[in-house]
Order: sequence, then structure tokens, then C-alpha cells
Amino acid sequence: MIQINNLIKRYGHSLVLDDISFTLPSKGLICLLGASGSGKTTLLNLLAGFDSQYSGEITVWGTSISELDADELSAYRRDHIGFVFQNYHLLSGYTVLENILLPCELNPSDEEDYRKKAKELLNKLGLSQKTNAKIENLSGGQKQRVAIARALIRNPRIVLADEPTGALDRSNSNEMMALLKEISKDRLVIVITHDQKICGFADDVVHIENGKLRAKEIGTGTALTEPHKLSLNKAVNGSAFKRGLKNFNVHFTRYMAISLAISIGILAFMLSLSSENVMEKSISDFKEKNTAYNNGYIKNQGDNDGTVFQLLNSDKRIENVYYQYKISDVTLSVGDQTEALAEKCPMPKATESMSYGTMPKSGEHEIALSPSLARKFGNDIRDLLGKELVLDYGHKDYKLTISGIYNAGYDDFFVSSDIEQDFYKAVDGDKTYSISYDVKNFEDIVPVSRMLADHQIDSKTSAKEVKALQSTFNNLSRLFLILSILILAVGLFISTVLLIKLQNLRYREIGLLSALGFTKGAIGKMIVSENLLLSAMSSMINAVLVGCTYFIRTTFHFAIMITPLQILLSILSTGVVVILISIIASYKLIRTEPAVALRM
Ligand SMILES: Nc1ncnc2c1ncn2[C@@H]1O[C@H](COP(=O)(O)OP(=O)(O)OP(=O)(O)O)[C@@H](O)[C@H]1O
Repeated sequence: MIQINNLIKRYGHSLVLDDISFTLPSKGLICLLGASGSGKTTLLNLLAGFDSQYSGEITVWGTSISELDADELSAYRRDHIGFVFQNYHLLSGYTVLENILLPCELNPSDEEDYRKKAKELLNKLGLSQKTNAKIENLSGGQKQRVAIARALIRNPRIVLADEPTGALDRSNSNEMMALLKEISKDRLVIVITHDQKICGFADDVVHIENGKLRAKEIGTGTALTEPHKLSLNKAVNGSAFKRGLKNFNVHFTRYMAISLAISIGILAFMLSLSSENVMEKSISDFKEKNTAYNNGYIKNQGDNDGTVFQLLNSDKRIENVYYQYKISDVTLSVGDQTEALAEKCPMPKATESMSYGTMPKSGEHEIALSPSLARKFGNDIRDLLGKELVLDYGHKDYKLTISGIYNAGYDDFFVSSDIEQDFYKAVDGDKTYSISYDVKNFEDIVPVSRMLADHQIDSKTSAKEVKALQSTFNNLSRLFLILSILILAVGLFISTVLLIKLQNLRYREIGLLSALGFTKGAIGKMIVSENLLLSAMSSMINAVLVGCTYFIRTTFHFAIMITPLQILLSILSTGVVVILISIIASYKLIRTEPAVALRM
């Protein structure tokens, strides 16, 4: 039995139910008639516990539902109310059976019994052929019958139906009313209708007019002595994760699109960060090609007092500073071929471009020859690379390996700097010709060259090439970064919009779950489970994309360098970003009130 005392419901300043006091019986079929907008749905929502914003009291089986907290109200909806909505409110993407069993997920231990009962109901409603059909493939009348089966599955004491015959033709309407009449034998069934004709099925007809209820038979605000209390078992055993997983499957395509958008955005951003690695790779390629890249050469004009030498020697960025001298009477032998050079002047090493091979490296006992000199040892000068050459100077033989051929137009050679310095032991005391030095770090080549220029010292170095390489790279990496940030922003924007759109679509779905008795906690957990699944999927997609990038890099030798740390960061940050976006998008969902959501 339901007792309503002094019930007042307003929406803002508009009064919909005006101080109603009324008593409804424990069983029987009651039709609720009234003009459109008179407050029928509002009253049904209050009786169902969908809305608790009212004054007055509603007492059901001796328990005032007006005083229940949110979880108790969920338990009341779950265990005692079966609601048939005006717009069916069935879940698309789910089968008929899954829709009917939705309220039973809150008691999964009785799953088998509920399945049996659902099939019996479907038989009774003439829908057994449609058990596994997707809900969106059913006609309006069939959907209405599924909605009734869902309302009855948990055998509620009160069934509230909001215009259940609204979308049906006469014969279907009569069938529906006959069914509701039958189930009203042992429970209270309240049906909202505009159709006077179906009121013939009703035990009582209640009119709603100007915010008041009017009926022939039913009492107004009679005192209630109820033998049974309403049982309210707050405990819910259903698995929020299972529900989240099902939802995730149903919305899989949308979630996939969201994951792809985010993953691509984050991968692009990560790749832009890896441009530092590309720079390192370009530098190491440059160093490999230009082995004398860090060498500097200063013609020794006017440094008789050693100021330039001192300046170089005292600079922490510079090492291996030594004076160079003109040497004479050098002989070079490859196999049994010997050539003599009457005089050899030290020349700048860094500015020479290589035809083949590399410049001699310190400590390697190497020599590089000019083409004209090389040609004296054989026609195919490339054949000389790697061959042994014996250099005789100052009554000493140096066994050297030919490391490269460089582009000078006269007979000349370069040797490893340690060998060169050894030559100068023999010329000690002679007039110095030039100064050689090495810059320790690649990044210091340009600043050191600038510093020497500031001192009006003319130095031959590879600073120009280094500067060009650096500035090209800086421009490229800036462009790369801007593009990546744009891709990331677009990815984030697309995925946020998609996620918010999806969550709005699900607003009514969450309202429905709430109306069926899912607590806010259970719905929250379900949404969190879905968000975690989305996050895991996005991270996995990101990992696959990173893998593809790695494959492309190794197959096509692209200069993209991704470190394991960046891979890990990319995957983790995808997961974290998805969680953050999901929290923003789900905020409205978790706070959904069933009465509001179901009206959308
Ligand atoms: N959430 C809401 N906010 C503001 N006004 C509302 C809200 N819900 C309902 N109303 C207003 O309350 C009044 C009663 O609405 P209700 O839906 O209960 O009427 P009804 O009798 O069921 O109408 P119908 O037969 O057309 O479905 C209407 O004027 C409606 O516009």
C-alpha cells in the first residue's frame, strides 16, 4: 500500500503537484489519466524513487521513502519497483535477453533462475524468437513488450508504466493491458494513459488535474497500519567490472577511434622529443665523415711572443695545442714504390674535404694523401685505402696505414697528430709555421671559432659546416616540434570530443541503470572500469604504433631514434592522458539523477 501525504512538487516556480494526499492499494490495476503536462510522469517518478526533490511524504509498505538515503532509494528501486518507460529506454547494442536481465546483474548469484524466468516471460509475450536479437532491430510494440519483461523480471511489488500503449495499435494495446491486468492480481500496477478506452481494464481510474488527484474509489490520505515493513537490502553483489567490460564491447568502435586519436597524438609528440636523438645521430655521422672536424689551424703570423699559443692553451675547451713546422726531405714508400717530397708545409686539416676514406686519427698511425701524390703509387687511388705506407723523415721510419684521399690539388699528406708531433722533435728550434689545436666538444667548435675571431685571430676550422648543420637541425626540430604539438592537440581534441559525445549518448543509459537500482557507487565503478579498459587499449595501440615506427626506422634506416625510456613514457603517458580525459568526460555521467537523465 502506498500512502501519499501532503505531496508538493515544484520545478522552479512552477507547481506541478499541489499538496496531494492519497492512498493507493497494494494490488490492482490503476489507470492515471490527465492532460499533457498535468504531472503524471512527475508523480510516477516520485513513487518510483527516481526523484527525491519534493516536500510531503510518500510511504510504501509502512516505510517512508522520503527519508531514505541514496543507497536505500537504489535498493527500493531495485527490489520493489518495475518501471516501464514511455520511450522504452532499452540499451542499443545489447540483445533482448541482455536487456531483460539488466536489473538481475545486481544479483548475479541467481543468474540461471533469472535466465529461465526471462525465457518464460519472452514466451508469454510472444517474443521467444527474438531472444538473441539486437534491441535496435525490434519494432515499437516488440520493444514495449521487452520493457515490460524487464520490469517484471525481478517480480516487483509495484509496476509503474508510463504510457505503455502509446506506440501500439488497438489490438496490441488491448493485449498489453490484458497482460498488465493479469500481473496486477498480486501487485499494484499503475498505468499512465491518455486513452480512455483502455481504462476499461482498470480496477480504478485516477485523474490528475490542476496538481490534484481525483478518484471514485481510492481513499485520500487514510491512516495506514501496514503489517509488513519494506525490506531494503543495500548490499549489491554485481560486478561493476563485468558491466564495464560489456559496455566497452558494445561501444568498442567508438573507443577504438578515441584510442587511435590519442595514441597517434602522443606518438607524434614523443617522436618530436626524439629529434634530439636525430641530432646526435647527424652529429655522429658528421664526425665519422669529417674525422678532423674538431681540429683548428692558425697560421703563425705575428705570434712570435707566443700569445696565441698561450690563449689556446689556457682555454679549457681546447686541447692538444702544438706548434707546427715546415719539414723537408720526406720519403714515402708503398710496396717497392718510393716517392720523395722536398718540402712539406703544415696545412689546415678541418677544411679539407675527403674523396675517399677519412682523415688520420690521433693514435691510429694513419696517413691521408692528396690525389696527385696517391696517383704516384697506383692508378686506382681507392685501392690504396688500408694499405701500409712507410714514411721516412729525420732518419726515422714510420709505418702508417693509408686512411683516406683528400681533395688537395698538389702533392701533400696528413698524418695522425701524435706522429706529426713526433716529426717536430727533429726540427726543434726552427721557426714555427702554424699552430694546431683540437676543440674537445662538438658544441664548442663554433664558440671557440667566434672567440678567436673576436681576438682577430684567423683560424681554419670546420665551424662553418658545424654551424650550418646546427642551424638546419634547429630549424627542422622547431618545425617538427610545432607540427607534433599540433598533431597532439588535434588528437587530444578529437578524442575529448568523441569521448564527451559518447558519454552524452550514455547519459540516458546511466540514468536507466540508476532507475533500475544501480547505486551511484556501482555506476561510478562501472565507468572507472570502462575508463581503465579504454586507457589499457590506448596504451596497447600506442605500443603497437611505437613498434611500427621502430620497424619502419630499422627497415628504411630513418634517422628516428626512440630510446626505451621514451617508449615507456609514450605508453604510460597515453594511459594517463586517457584517464584524465575520461575523468573530465565522465564527470557529468557519475552525477546523473535518473529522473533528469531519463527525460533527455
Ligand atoms: N525536469 C524538469 N524541469 C522543469 N520542468 C519540468 C521537468 N520535468 C517536467 N517538467 C514540467 O512539469 C510539468 C509536468 O510534466 P510531466 O512530464 O509530469 O507531465 P505529464 O502529465 O506526464 O505529460 P505528458 O502526458 O505529456 O507526458 C510539465 O509542465 C513539464 O514541462
